[in-house]
Amino acid sequence: MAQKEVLGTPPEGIHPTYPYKVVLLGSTSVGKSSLAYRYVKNDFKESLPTVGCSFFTQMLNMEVATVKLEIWDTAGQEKYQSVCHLYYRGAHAALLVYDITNKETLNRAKLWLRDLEKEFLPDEIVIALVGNKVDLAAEREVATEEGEEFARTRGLLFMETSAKSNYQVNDIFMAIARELLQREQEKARAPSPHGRSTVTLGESRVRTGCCRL
Ligand SMILES: Nc1nc2c(ncn2[C@@H]2O[C@H](COP(=O)(O)OP(=O)(O)OP(=O)(O)O)[C@@H](O)[C@H]2O)c(=O)[nH]1
Repeated sequence: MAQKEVLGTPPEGIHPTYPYKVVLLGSTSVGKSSLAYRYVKNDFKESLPTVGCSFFTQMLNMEVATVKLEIWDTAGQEKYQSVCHLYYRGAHAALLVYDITNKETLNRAKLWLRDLEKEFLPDEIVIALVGNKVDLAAEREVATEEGEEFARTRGLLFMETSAKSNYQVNDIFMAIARELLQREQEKARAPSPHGRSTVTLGESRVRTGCCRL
């Protein structure tokens, strides 16, 4: 899992650990739990129903630091959403997951993005759009280019994945970890409250949600 990073060399003997809260958001059955399970346990189960929220931890030994990803998996069912919006408070990164065989789930991911944009300023959170179930190519309803283009216009990381066939699952979490570390380094170099961000969520916004955890 560990990969060499080229983010600069920390002072000798210092290898900090950065804990980051990562939330999985998306409609029911898009494969949020399966992605977390594949990533953390390197396994796939046909049935992993989520009731409320669950939680996984994964450590990543990068060259300049250890990254501890605390992965929060929220149930996509509408009935849980009034509760689960609490779970993305204080998040450092979010995976907006849709199912490439179900166009409606991409529309729903766009609504989650709108919620995140109300809750976070652009440089406060790393957001990745994730099109899951690419192993079901024959049933595809969302073209790769459509997800890619939406992500590009909104400044999101983008990847298509398959939890089932283990396609790009490590890669998307690694891309998030790298982006989080890079921002950490940028903050250290330029300690302005809103330093340069490589992810742009749109125009500058005032956070309208209530207090953060
Ligand atoms: N073919 C295929 N099926 C998948 C993939 N990922 C998940 N599934 C299946 O899709 C269904 C839903 O997966 P879950 O991981 O439970 O989805 P979820 O988004 O966590 O669902 P909720 O907990 O209801 O929000 C299950 O039957 C999984 O086996 C994938 O990459 N490919």
